[in-house]
Amino acid sequence: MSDEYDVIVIGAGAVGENVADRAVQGGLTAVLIESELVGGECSYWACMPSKALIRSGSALRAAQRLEGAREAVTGALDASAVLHRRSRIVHDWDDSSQVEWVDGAGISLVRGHGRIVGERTVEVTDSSGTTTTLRARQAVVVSTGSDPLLPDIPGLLDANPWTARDATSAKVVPPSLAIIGGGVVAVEMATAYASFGTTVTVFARSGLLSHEEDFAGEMVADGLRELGVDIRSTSPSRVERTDAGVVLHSDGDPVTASEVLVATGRVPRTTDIGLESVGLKPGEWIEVDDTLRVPGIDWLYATGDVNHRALLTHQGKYQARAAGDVIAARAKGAEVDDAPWGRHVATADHLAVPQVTFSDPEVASVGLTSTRAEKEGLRVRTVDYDLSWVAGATIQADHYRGKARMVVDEDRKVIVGVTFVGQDVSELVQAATMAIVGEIPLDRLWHAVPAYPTLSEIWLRLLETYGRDS
Ligand SMILES: Cc1cc2nc3c(=O)[nH]c(=O)nc-3n(C[C@H](O)[C@H](O)[C@H](O)COP(=O)(O)OP(=O)(O)OC[C@H]3O[C@@H](n4cnc5c(N)ncnc54)[C@H](O)[C@@H]3O)c2cc1C
Ligand SMILES: NC(=O)c1ccc[n+]([C@@H]2O[C@H](COP(=O)([O-])OP(=O)(O)OC[C@H]3O[C@@H](n4cnc5c(N)ncnc54)[C@H](O)[C@@H]3O)[C@@H](O)[C@H]2O)c1
Repeated sequence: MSDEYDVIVIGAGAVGENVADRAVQGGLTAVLIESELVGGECSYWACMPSKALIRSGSALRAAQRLEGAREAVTGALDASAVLHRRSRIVHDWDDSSQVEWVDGAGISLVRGHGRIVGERTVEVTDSSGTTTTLRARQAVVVSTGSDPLLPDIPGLLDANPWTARDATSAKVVPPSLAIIGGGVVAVEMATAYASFGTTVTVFARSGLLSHEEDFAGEMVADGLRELGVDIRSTSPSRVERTDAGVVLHSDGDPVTASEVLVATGRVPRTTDIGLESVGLKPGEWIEVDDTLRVPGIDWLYATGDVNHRALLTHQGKYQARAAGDVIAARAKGAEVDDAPWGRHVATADHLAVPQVTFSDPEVASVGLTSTRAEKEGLRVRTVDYDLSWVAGATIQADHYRGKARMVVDEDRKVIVGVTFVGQDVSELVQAATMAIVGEIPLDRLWHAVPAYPTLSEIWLRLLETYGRDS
């Protein structure tokens, strides 16, 4: 194997794979360096297994919400069958199918830990300790992802806490689970484990889903309480593992649980990748421009979680497409299209990041919340509508509960943010993303007629509530 490539990508998660693929499609050679499983966190310990753990419970509850179907589903969820389905979906943590894809895409793969040792140079150390030095003619791309943040709570580390990896790869369901955190991981894992019959307590000192519109966290909290989850607006001050389980002390009664899951955010995987050799600080997120290039180092790029622009697989893959393409364009001396919304920039990271939280109810949002839009100085009008009033919702579930909010930039008469909360709203968000990215004028949106009776009729109701010039 040659030790010189056009592009070296450190980290073969979903994002790194896409950078390498675009570079190869642009006529360059590329090598991926991977220390664990090709496919990364999302495939094996994050998006895919977490959604598999949640989905069976959501499907069961959806059936229970329909007269007629409810009578047919009288049993409880079979947790071990759900775990089995999860393991099948993650290919039993075997990455051979992804390696096959890498081969087929014409990308080289080197297994081991990659570390930058100088300009365009990366050293790879494999599991036997053997070191190989690789050189990049064009670019080195860091796509090493993120690790869970472990807060400095006395006793926590000694209590052997679960991280998201343990929660998504568990082989047995614990009788009780305490969760520290109120973000997406906490909410989704509380939903999954409560569906299995686990007694779940969530310590969410700033409420749930605080990055979303306020009503989202409130409705999700109601949904979790209906599943039996105890939600506490505090953080544990001390944790200890005893014979009875893990005991979490806070300003309320102590909570004893079989396991404690830490879901308090992420830190960059940059402590041991040689950042100091190029004047960057190890352990920090890597700052990049909109072409995903590190300012001041013309051969170094960072994509995905590690640049902290949006910690989501789809957004990281979007960055990867721009980065792979711009590296190829710069290599050929071709024109770089780096104006906002150009081919070689990740403009949407600032304005239109969609996210779905697979709780019950689901939360699907994109763009700015009303608070964020106001903070950014936009003159906005907020339009709310009760999703249960839409005919499609009446069909979807008996006693449907949901809410939608549209945030309109009054100066441009375009939508800058949308949030949907309710059962099965996840698929609604792409239309909202298109409206924001396309800057579709509200006047034109009136001509995008939603089919009747679907949940999408919410679009018409939001427009009617906003009003139309007569
Ligand atoms: C529980 C959970 C659920 C999630 N669910 C969703 C979801 O539903 N939808 C969504 O969009 N996002 C979700 N996310 C976020 C998503 O997982 C991340 O945004 C995504 O995995 C980031 O991709 P990445 O390629 O940047 O990093 P990673 O997937 O972490 O990949 C980085 C790769 O680099 C490798 N690596 C690291 N350092 C080195 C090194 N020095 N040398 C060689 N290899 C190295 C790692 O082994 C890894 O394979 C979830 C996250 C969690 C924790
Ligand atoms: N469906 C999805 O798209 C999905 C699913 C899971 C994760 N993710 C991504 O993964 C990333 C990580 O998720 P996350 O939930 O770990 O982080 P997060 O940053 O979304 O949430 C962390 C939460 O923990 C709380 N917290 C922090 N310290 C605490 C403490 N000591 N006590 C109590 N609460 C504390 C914070 O207030 C915050 O609510 C997110 O950026 C998310 O976008 C996405």
